[in-house]
Amino acid sequence: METLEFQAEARQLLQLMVHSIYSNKDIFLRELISNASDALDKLRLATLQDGIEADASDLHIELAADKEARTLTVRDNGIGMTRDEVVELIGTIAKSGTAELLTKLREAKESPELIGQFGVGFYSTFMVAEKVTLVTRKAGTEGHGTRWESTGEGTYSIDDEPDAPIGTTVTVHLRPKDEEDALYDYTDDWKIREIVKKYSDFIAFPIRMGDDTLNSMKALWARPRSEVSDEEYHEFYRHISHDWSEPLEIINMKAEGTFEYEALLFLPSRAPHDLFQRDSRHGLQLYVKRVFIMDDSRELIPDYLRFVKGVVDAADLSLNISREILQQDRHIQMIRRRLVKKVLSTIKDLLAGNPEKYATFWREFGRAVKEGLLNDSDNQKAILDVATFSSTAGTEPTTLTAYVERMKEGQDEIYFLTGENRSQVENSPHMEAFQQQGYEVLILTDPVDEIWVEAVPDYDGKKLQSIARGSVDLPKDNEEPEPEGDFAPLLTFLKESLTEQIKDVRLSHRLISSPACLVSDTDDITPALEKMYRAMGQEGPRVKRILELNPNHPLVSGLRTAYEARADDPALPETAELLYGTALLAEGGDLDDPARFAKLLADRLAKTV
Ligand SMILES: Nc1ncnc2c1ncn2[C@@H]1O[C@H](COP(=O)(O)OP(=O)(O)OP(=O)(O)O)[C@@H](O)[C@H]1O
Repeated sequence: METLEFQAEARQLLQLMVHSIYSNKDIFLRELISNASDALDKLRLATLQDGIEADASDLHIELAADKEARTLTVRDNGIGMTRDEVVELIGTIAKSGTAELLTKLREAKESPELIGQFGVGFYSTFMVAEKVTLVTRKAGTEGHGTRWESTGEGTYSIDDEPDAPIGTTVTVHLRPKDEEDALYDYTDDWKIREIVKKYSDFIAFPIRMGDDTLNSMKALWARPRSEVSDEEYHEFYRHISHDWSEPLEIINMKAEGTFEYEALLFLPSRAPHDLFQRDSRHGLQLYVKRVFIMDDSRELIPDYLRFVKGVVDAADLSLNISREILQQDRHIQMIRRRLVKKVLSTIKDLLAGNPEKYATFWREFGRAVKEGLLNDSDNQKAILDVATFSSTAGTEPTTLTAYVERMKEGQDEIYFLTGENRSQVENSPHMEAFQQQGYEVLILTDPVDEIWVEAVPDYDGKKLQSIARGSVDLPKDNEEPEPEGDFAPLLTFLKESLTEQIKDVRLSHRLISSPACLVSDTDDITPALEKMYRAMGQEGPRVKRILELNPNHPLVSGLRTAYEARADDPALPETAELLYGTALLAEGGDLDDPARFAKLLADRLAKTV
């Protein structure tokens, strides 16, 4: 026998379980049944696909309570685990982001939503157990099985078990019952039935106790929606998503005819912590005629809808279908197209009929959905239809349709400005003339916004136009632009003086109160995008922008006079630098050499006091 230590993170999680931070302890049984069900799915699949020799004729889960010994046993004749697997799967927590979540959990104390994100799974038994024994033997292997035992206090023992049958038996040595602490008598027949009925009724394998089968085994997606309670849907959602919170929306689909399938999809109400991590688990469960085929099937749903959970049960696929074949399968591609359309139309319905739910959805997942604008050109319009954006028109986000309706007479472009946050964008000098003349500007502050705006030319025939790019001609701008002539020498001087920083200098139509701003040339990439590329390791040439001047600002007109009077004054290039730096700061940009800027400014201020 060997005694081993739990990995540090596992130990912390166990601590939380032993000291029972969660009030609903009944769920430990659900977790054990869920694991058993997964193990049965895996065994069936192994015999189908890998030709593993094992008896899959009576796959089931058995519950047995012993009142004398105060134990509850959950046994499955599923795939089982090797000794190494036990050490790896039960002794550690492999999931990414766990450490971070644990910290949050400890800070938040009682927070079922956070625990739900974990999938605490097997460890939840320690909420009710003094000791847990797990005996397992892997299907298709020779030799003995493995016996694992722990009180959940830092270490576990592991040993060979010669007589273990194929599958896994978990024996929970129960703590004394303490109903005040919601610790019930889990050897009680009635209590066990209640928990199974409540949480595990849809499990596809029989859950037996003595001669009785406790669950109905009805595949939820195959039942008419009117016959399924919300509670049942929610349990099923928990089973497949490991998310504790209730789903935001449930989507049923059924296609009949040449290619039949049923789907049950869920829009979660909260983004998982790893929504933007590359290695996050996602995809739908694939069944073929009620037989579980695989988890996390990414072929069924595009990445930008990776938060969608659910099941697809296709009638006409081979049970042997592999991931490689899935990728090319025409039927799968067709299902995927339909699922995408259905999800987008569901979001559209929320937008129209349930603004509150929509707002939750968009807050949690909008950033992911917008990725679709880049790589799902077929649905670009549909995505734009359901997207909402912050805008200068008010505090509530707006759809593009509503924006277009509000467009002023003569306006034929949709104006937007990207940036890091609302106040930075709102206060950017680029906004001035638009604000003053009452043109609405969309405020785009998600990183993905910088990218998709490059890929989407227009909406409803209206061009999407960054107000920090190219030259602007505001429609009602009938004021004569300042005659460039008077400023020409100054513009030439500034262009030469700031040649390292900018590609051109011109007079501006967009400034009211600021002296200057920086704009990108029509076909150049924006600084934010340039920064992103660099962060991804793609070094490119520095893209210079255009400095636009407000001819009505005293600094600019004063500079003109000064330049006319004393073109050789060494203070002039410094003023030029300060002017450029100020424009950069005003839009929230980063100075190349902040120390130099600060010194120039301080010297200049010193002369004024
Ligand atoms: N009855 C079982 N038979 C075979 N393997 C099991 C069994 N129970 C657990 N395991 C293995 O141990 C792993 C860890 O189980 P645990 O319940 O802690 O997490 P999980 O099931 O992966 O995640 P979640 O709890 O979120 O479903 C499982 O993924 C599975 O590989």
